[in-house]
Amino acid sequence: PIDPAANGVAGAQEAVKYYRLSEIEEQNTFKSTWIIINNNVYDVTKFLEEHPGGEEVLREQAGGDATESFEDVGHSTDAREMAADMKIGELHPVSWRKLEPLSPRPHLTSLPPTLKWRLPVLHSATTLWSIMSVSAP
Ligand code: HEM
Repeated sequence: PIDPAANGVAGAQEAVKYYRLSEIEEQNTFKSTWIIINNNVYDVTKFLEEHPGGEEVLREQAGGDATESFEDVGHSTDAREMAADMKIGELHPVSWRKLEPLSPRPHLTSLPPTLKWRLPVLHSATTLWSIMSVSAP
């Protein structure tokens, strides 16, 4: 059979594989250790023992998002290239917001309810002033 990828035919690269967070979370064992960095999914199973920072730190992040700790260390370009070789796919966009809760919008939540629902129709300082004077007790 003809394998287009083996011939280096343009456009024959495999499509990106997307993983849901739930699938990644299961890969936290000695047999299979995956981590997420910047929405990319890495299989670090075979890398654990070679990692200069030790295998423990990788295990701690297994099955989850290691972006912050990875960036905190200030990994070298070399380290980033090594990571690229271990990339197996990307976090499916539906799982992105599960990683970090959507931040609340304090400027809206701190407003009185009467103002909140009127916000979309606010146009000028004059309008704002008239609404505020009407809502004042
Ligand atoms: C695929 C992912 C990773 C790769 C390929 C990788 C690779 C490396 C490499 C090559 C170094 C040597 C220093 C450098 O070149 O920057 C290093 C150091 C280190 N890594 Fe990672 N790393 C990965 C993920 C992580 C994660 C997720 C953590 C933290 C949870 C971590 C923690 C550390 C620490 C603490 C050091 C410092 C060791 C020292 O300076 O003594 N690494 N890593």
